[in-house]
Amino acid sequence: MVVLSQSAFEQFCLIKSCKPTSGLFSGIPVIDLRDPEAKTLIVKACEEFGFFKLVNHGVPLEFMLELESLAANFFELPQSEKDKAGPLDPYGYGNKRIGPNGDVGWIEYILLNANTKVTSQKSLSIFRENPEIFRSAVENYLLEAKRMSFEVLELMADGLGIAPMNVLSRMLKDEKSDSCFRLNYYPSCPDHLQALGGRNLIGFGEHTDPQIISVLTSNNTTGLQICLRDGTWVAVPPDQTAFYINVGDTLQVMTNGRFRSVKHRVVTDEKESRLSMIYFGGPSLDAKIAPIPSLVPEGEESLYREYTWVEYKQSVYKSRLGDNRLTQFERTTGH
Ligand SMILES: C=C1C[C@]23C[C@@]1(O)CC[C@H]2[C@@]12CC[C@H](O)[C@@](C)(C(=O)O1)[C@H]2[C@@H]3C(=O)O
Ligand SMILES: O=C(O)CCC(=O)C(=O)O
Ligand SMILES: [Fe+2]
Repeated sequence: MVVLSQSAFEQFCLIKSCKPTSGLFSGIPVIDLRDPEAKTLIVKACEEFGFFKLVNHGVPLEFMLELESLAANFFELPQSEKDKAGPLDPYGYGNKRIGPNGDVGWIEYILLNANTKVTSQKSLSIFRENPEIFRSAVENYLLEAKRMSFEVLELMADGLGIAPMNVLSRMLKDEKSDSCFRLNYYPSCPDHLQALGGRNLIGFGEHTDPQIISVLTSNNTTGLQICLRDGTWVAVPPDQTAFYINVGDTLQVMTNGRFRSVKHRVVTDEKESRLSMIYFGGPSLDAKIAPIPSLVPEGEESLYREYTWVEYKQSVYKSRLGDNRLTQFERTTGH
C-alpha cells in the first residue's frame, strides 16, 4: 500500500479531479510523415485541433523504449533516492508541484535543458548508478526527436506557403534555442486514495505549452486529454510507437492565430502508471516573436504585438498553469 507522508498527503488534498470523458476520441488526425500530402494535412490539423498524431516518423522505436525504461526505473526508486535529484533549479526532479506558483498534480518528473549536454546537468546525479547509459539514451532520443521536429516545422512552413522553408525550424536549430525536455510519471492512484476523491485525479492541470512545438510520446497508458474548439475535453488514445505533436503559444502567434495552441491536461489512470517524454522546442531568449507578415491579411493589423521570448518566458513563470498567457500580447487587449 502506498503511504503518503504528512506533507505529501497535504499536497494530495490540493490536487483536483475532473469530470470523466466518454471513451477514447477517434477523431485525432493521424499523419504519416512520408505521405506526399503530409504538409497539407499538418496545416489542417494545426488549424482545427492544434494537435495531431504522427506515424512513420523515422525515430527508431528502440530509442523511445530504451529511454522510457530507464526513466521508469528511476521513478520506481525509493523516494529518498529520487529526492537527491531535487529540488528543481529550474531543472532536476520535481514531485507534485508544477511551476513556481502553487500548481500541483499527481505527477513526478524530470526536467532537463534540451540544448546543453546532458552530462553538465545536475539532474544526471539521479542516474549516478549508470550515468553513461542515461546520457546516451537521452542524447540519442533527443537527436532524433529534434530531427523529426525540424522536418515537421519545414512541412508546416511549406504547407502555409511561407518562405524560407526553414523560417520555423531554424529557431529550434539555433544553438541558443531555449528548449527543454521533460519526463513525466503519473503513478496509478491507489484504492485508498481514490476513496478520498482520487478518481479522475488531475496529473497535469489544463494549460497550453508556451513554446513553438511540443513533441510527445508515452507508454501505452491513457491520460492525455485535449480540449476541442467547442470546449469539449476528449481522451487521446495512447500509442507507444507514435508521436503526438502540440502547437505551442509561440506558433499560434507566429501564424497570427491561424494555428491553435491546444489546451491539454493529464488525468491519472486508476490502474496503470503513465510515463511520457516531451521535447519542447523553443526559440532563443533574444528571439523576436511576431506574426509572419505573409500570414497577416493585407490591410489588417496583426493580432499580436512583437515581443522577445525572454519577455514571454518571464510572464509564463509569473502565471498559473491554466492562465491564458497570450492576452497581454494581443493588440486589442494588450497594454
Ligand atoms: C505553472 C507553470 C509550470 C510551467 C511554467 C508555469 O508557470 C506555466 C507553464 C508551465 C509549462 C507547461 C509546459 C511545460 O511543461 C513547461 C516546462 C513550460 O515551459 O511551461 C511548464 C512549466 C514548468 O513546469 O516549469
Ligand atoms: O505528460 C503528458 O502526457 C503531458 C504533459 C504536459 O502537457 C506537459 O508536460 O506540458
Ligand atoms: Fe503541456
